[in-house]
Amino acid sequence: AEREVVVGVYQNAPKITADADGQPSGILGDLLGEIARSQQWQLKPVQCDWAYCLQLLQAGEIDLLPDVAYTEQRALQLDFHETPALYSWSQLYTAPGVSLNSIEQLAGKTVLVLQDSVQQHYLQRWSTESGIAVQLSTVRSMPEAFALLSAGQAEVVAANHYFGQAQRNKYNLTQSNVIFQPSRLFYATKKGYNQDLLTVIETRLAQWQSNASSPYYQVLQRWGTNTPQRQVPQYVWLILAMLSSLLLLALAGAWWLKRQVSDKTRHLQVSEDRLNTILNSVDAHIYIKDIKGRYQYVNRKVAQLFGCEPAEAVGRRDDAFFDAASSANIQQNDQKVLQLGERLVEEEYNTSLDGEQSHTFLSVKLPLRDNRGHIYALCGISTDITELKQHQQEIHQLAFYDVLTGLPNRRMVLERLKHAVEFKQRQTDSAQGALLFIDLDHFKDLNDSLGHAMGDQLLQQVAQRLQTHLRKVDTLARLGGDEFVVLLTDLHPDIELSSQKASLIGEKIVQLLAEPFELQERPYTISASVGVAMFSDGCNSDELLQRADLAMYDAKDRGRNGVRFFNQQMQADVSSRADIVNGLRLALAQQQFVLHFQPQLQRDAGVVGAEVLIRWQHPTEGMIAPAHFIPVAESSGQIQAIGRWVLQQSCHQLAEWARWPETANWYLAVNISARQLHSSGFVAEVSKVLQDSGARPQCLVLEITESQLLQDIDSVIAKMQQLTALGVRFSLDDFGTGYSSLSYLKRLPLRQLKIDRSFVRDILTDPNDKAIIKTILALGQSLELAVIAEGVETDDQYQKLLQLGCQQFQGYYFGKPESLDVFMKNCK
Ligand SMILES: Nc1nc2c(ncn2[C@@H]2O[C@H](COP(=O)(O)O[C@H]3[C@@H](O)[C@H](n4cnc5c(=O)[nH]c(N)nc54)O[C@@H]3COP(=O)(O)O)[C@@H](O)[C@H]2O)c(=O)[nH]1
Repeated sequence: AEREVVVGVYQNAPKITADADGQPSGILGDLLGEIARSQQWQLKPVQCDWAYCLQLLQAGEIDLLPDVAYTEQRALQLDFHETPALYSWSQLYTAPGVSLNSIEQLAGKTVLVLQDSVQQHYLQRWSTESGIAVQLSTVRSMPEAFALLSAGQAEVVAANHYFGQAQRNKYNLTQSNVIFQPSRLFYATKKGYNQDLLTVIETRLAQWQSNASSPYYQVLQRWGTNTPQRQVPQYVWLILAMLSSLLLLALAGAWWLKRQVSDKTRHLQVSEDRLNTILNSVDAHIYIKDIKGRYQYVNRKVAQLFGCEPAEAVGRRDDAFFDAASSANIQQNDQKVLQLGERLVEEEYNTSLDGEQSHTFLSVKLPLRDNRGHIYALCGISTDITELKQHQQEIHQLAFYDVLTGLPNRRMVLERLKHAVEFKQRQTDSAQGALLFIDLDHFKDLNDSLGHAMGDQLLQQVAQRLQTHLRKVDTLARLGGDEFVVLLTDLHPDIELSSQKASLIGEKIVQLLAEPFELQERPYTISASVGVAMFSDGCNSDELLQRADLAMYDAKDRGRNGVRFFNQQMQADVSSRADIVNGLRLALAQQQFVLHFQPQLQRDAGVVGAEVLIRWQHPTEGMIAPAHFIPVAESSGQIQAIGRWVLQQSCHQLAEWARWPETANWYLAVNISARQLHSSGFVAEVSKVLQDSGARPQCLVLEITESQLLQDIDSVIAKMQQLTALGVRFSLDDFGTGYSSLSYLKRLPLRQLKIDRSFVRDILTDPNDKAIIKTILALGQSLELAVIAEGVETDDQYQKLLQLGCQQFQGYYFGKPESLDVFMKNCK
């Protein structure tokens, strides 16, 4: 496409003028025309006088202005090429009758100068420095100046000698001997603009001036000037002649300098080779690009990347090597460096032209400036950080994602939760958030039965199913094991509405996970418990997670396969539980436990034994009933040590009673917890306690509950059989309240069934309870088991039980659990 070049044209023949069509003419105009033809530029002339032309150039309204003498002051605002287009000087011309032999004779004279011209600036400075007052009168064009001079309006004109020569003849003026300010004339552009024009002009001038038959000399000839130095006045030649005598000296100096230059050149070559060796052996991509983005230098590493020789890359742009998006991005970065003139450090992701290779580079780019401070190129050093990025990505993946499911892991979701909670605390009216804690029910059973590989498969399927049904904005994460969480952050700001939504999502999750999965090509059904905690004031992310966890446990406690919201009671329960766990640690060591004894009676025989019931004599809370701490001791595992202590104390008491005839046959019923019963060392422990205490095994009754028999029944039966073989007896507590299965009842080596006190309580009023008691009594008879009724509080209850055939009793009616002393006293 043609390049349109807006050129300022003013009247200053023979250097610059406009032809009949308004096109630039004169030496510099024609020369520009020649260059424009060779470059396919379309010149668009703007007619202006010199001062206005200069203003238009500085304002950027014209691209190029010919015939501009280089001064340092102008170089602040304009750009010039290097090779002068013409050499010139200034001269003073006088009106007829005015004689001027030296510059000092300007004192008191009116001198016409072109506004903003080099002559004006020179004479102003000279006047100031010499202290000789000169009246400078500015004009906007040189023809105007000469017209005024010839009209007698001024005495002297200061003009460029090219123009002055022509005007002198026209107006019959005198050319003075005063010449000053040799100058070099250029085409100029606004600073920082149209550098491409200057580059072309420079190239052409340099080429043409070294060739005598070039358009340059043809133009000079056309305008009556063979060389830029022609038409020098006679005395200049004289001066030159004088100077020529110095030429010999200069030649000698030049010869010496040439030797210096050739030495330096040799050294430079050595340095350049050394530099190239270094640049080609470093592991970085090093390159220089000109302001048009063309590579001027590439080291071997860049050439390898481009798949060519270094020299082949020179002159080509990035779009020759990279795809469109990459080269556009590179160009954008390059432009920042070239326009702002600042160092830039950026990561660049570049894809090769064929799209097959992509690399990430850390690129450092800096502008290169010439000695006048103009940016002419940029230098880039790019390090390939592709592998580093991949490693970073892998590390990030490992650090923030779960390997099995690919979901965000605990760390990531906790970070997101933290940000979400903090954001909500800052923006209280923003969207509400909720955390859903999901735990698969009985997942351990799957692992135990089908193995861990199947367990992993199920977890992957769970993750996938939840992921597909949740919205993109929700974060699903795996905390570990079979625990997942869902973070909801864009719920309705209204707490009621957002809670409803969270509840719906929780229910949906429960339903989704209740649908069968496929494991080993068979359907596998599982359920999940979900706990929900809503974002609330002052609750941080850790607390929120804890709340959702508690709510999930509550869902489990309430039968699993459901959703529960956190409430404050859950928190209170947890705190109190923590207090109990801590207190129990000390209680044993500090002997804070005491045993109470509640009598058990045989019809017609009176007291035949007692149930041993533990109490916690707390130093500050007073006497604490077992219902408060036994369940906690069970879940924390502390029950094993406590149970052992109760067993030891009970056996010592039995051994003590054995010494006296009236108590020698009394037995003690000791409550055994599930953990104790299921522990592998239980049989050995009981045997050892019996042995150590010397108690008779026949006087020890171990009370177990139906619920303890649900799990691992065969192993429990084996233990009971071993202890029965020693003489120990077993009583089945709370009978009738659990899932009594007659089939296993037959297999258990039991001696006694204990009717739960809930049936005894309403025996007089509820016919169902009475029927149940009758059934239990009949069952005991047929299985040859003793039956004891507990919770007997009144004589009426006692009479009723007697009437139904019950033989053994326990309850407040006969005596409450009391300390040993009180118990013994009551029994007398
Ligand atoms: N593993 C262990 N568990 C123990 C031990 N000591 C007690 N416990 C368990 O605590 C439960 C509660 O015991 P406690 O508060 O002592 O209550 C017992 C009696 O006080 C109460 N009882 C007895 N007669 C009556 C009555 O007429 N009315 C009435 N309202 N309550 C009465 O029943 C509890 C005894 O029940 P049980 O054990 O089922 O016979 C207790 O149930 C034990 O499980 C221990 O050392 N280890």
